[in-house]
Amino acid sequence: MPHLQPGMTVGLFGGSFNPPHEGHLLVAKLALQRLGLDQLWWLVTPGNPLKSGNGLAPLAERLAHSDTMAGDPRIRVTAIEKTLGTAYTARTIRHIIRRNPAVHFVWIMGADNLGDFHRWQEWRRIAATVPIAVIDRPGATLTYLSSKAARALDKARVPERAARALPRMKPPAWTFIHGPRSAISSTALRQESKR
Ligand SMILES: Nc1ncnc2c1ncn2[C@@H]1O[C@H](COP(=O)(O)OP(=O)(O)OP(=O)(O)O)[C@@H](O)[C@H]1O
Ligand SMILES: O=C(O)c1ccc[n+]([C@@H]2O[C@H](COP(=O)([O-])O)[C@@H](O)[C@H]2O)c1
Repeated sequence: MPHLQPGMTVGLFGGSFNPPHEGHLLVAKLALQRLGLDQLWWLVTPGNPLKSGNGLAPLAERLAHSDTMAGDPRIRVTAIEKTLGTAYTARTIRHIIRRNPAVHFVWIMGADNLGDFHRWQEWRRIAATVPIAVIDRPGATLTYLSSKAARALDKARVPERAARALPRMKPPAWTFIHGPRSAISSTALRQESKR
């Protein structure tokens, strides 16, 4: 686990990164800037519990590619979930917070993930444990209005202009961040590499 000082603000950006791409980097940089983060941890999952493992590249390969892609000292590429032996975000977050009680963490995800957030294990507990920043993604812009989780957490939504304060807010608290967008996806890259 990367070393932290009390009072720091850290974004937790989980993903399959199969493979990592410019869209991930755009999200990471936007989160660092708009949330005023000291660090952003790129949590490379051993395997998304809701996705089939078919076509999932080995963790070591996804880690190495993510490291090459990140190229910013504030972005730390980690295999924390492999070390913890879990692929469930709720458990990951609980463990990280327990180890670093004086650090302000915020969960980062693309807008498409908000669409099925209500299917994640203990999703309400995640939202009650850590502030969440949802980053816009082409094709998913309206997700935040229509998804089950967004509706359930409607009262906890804070305006985008308050994004900088989000990491220090008491959860549940979440915001939707607009910015430069990229339509790239790992699925498209995998399909391209097969051609
Ligand atoms: N182009 C993008 N714009 C905004 N968010 C993105 C983008 N690509 C990925 N993300 C977000 O990054 C995180 C990790 O995504 P993931 O590694 O699954 O990439 P993906 O391109 O969605 O992959 P796949 O096509 O295999 O589903 C998720 O929170 C996802 O919403
Ligand atoms: O905890 C869960 O139930 C859960 C269900 C689906 C996805 N997630 C997490 O969501 C993050 C994004 O996953 P992905 O595959 O869309 O990149 C990644 O950290 C996954 O572990 C977590």
